[in-house]
Amino acid sequence: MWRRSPLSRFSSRLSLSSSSSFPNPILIPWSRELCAVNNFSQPPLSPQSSPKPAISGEASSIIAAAAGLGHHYARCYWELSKARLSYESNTNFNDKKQTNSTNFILHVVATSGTGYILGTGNAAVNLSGLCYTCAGTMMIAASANSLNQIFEISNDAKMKRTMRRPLPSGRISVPHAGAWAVIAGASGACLLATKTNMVAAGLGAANLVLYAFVYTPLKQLHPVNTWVGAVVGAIPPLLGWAAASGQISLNSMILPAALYFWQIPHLMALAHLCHSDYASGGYKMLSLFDPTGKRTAAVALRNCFYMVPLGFIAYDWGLTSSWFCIESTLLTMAIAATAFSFYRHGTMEKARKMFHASLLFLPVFMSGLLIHRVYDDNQQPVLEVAGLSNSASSEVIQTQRRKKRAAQAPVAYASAAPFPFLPAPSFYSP
Ligand SMILES: CC(C)=CCC/C(C)=C/CC/C(C)=C/COP(=O)(O)OP(=O)(O)O
Repeated sequence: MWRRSPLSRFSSRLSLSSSSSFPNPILIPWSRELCAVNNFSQPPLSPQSSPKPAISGEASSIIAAAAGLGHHYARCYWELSKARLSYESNTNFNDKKQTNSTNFILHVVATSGTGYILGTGNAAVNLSGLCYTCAGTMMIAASANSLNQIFEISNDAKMKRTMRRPLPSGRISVPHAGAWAVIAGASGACLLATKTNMVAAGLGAANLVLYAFVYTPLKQLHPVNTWVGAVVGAIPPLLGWAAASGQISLNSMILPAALYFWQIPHLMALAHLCHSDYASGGYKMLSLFDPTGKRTAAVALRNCFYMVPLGFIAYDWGLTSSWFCIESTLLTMAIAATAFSFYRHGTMEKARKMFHASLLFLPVFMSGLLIHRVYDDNQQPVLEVAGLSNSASSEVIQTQRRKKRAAQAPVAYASAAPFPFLPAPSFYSP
């Protein structure tokens, strides 16, 4: 078996098809990469197909081969971008393997889009701005993920979860993957710089560097990598906010903070479920130094609790209505319960439950933020006349809330004390 590029195979197929109507695919030198192309373009080569005039047979071969090539590389780019993040682990039942996956890049884009909408403040969401932000984030994240896979070929080849990725399986060459990463990253950064602003583009570029050049090597050096990875995952909503408002304010930190804390139980569960795989890959995850899972679960549980105040902060800082406090508190208590159960029992089953809870947590949390975000149509003209920016609007709401609360009798706080997420009752009429 020797390796040739799909393009050379493409040309060899052309020469074969011009000499014979039914080239025998076995004569073509295959590599794994080429097999993928051939599988896709097999039908036109089948000896069962009816004989056609030479010229049309040639044309259909060219089209089929080009389509096969396009499909093959589109799939490689898709996988290099980590469009799907999957883990495989033993279930407790009959030692069967179970594969779970999540649409990773869509998750990154969703967090950035949510950040954009929140950063829009009181103004109507600029749909083209939102699309540019999502597209730019997606391209930079695709580039970061491709670079991560280029740097981890030998590690990925040793792990069941990752050995079928395009680089370790030999479906794409390193220079080709590198070119894809450079083009995707540069296009994404240019898109953000030209269509949104330099703050967003700078955050995207800095995050790419943090992920590919700091987090990726750190995975093989020290368990602290998980915390650095959590920072990487927290940046996209900040990028989205900056793309919408042109700045980073304290308010813009709420969703990134949630993402940071959320990633710890998410990544801890993944590291525990795949600990033997991570060990074979040569990665230094906390779970490898914690066979009982107690420390891993404790870290996850602690970070779930850190998320509890976020709903109240979002309300207090004028980002959402008080409903979000209730939802966010219930949600964080639910994920904390799965972390506590993992802490108590330390089983794979409980770790998997925590992982699934973490998958559910984020979309529900972000939907809650969007549904209950404070959006006051009447306030907009006032803000515009006053020359205030969109992100300044939530600061105005926050100041108004503080003034209102300061005018309330102390008893109002006492009555609300057991339920800090509920707004304090008012004892005066304006
Ligand atoms: C805008 C921009 C640059 C966004 C980047 C978003 C991004 C790539 C977040 C990654 C978060 C993270 C630590 C994932 C795990 O990677 P891993 O390397 O541990 O996963 P693996 O084991 O599956 O390779």
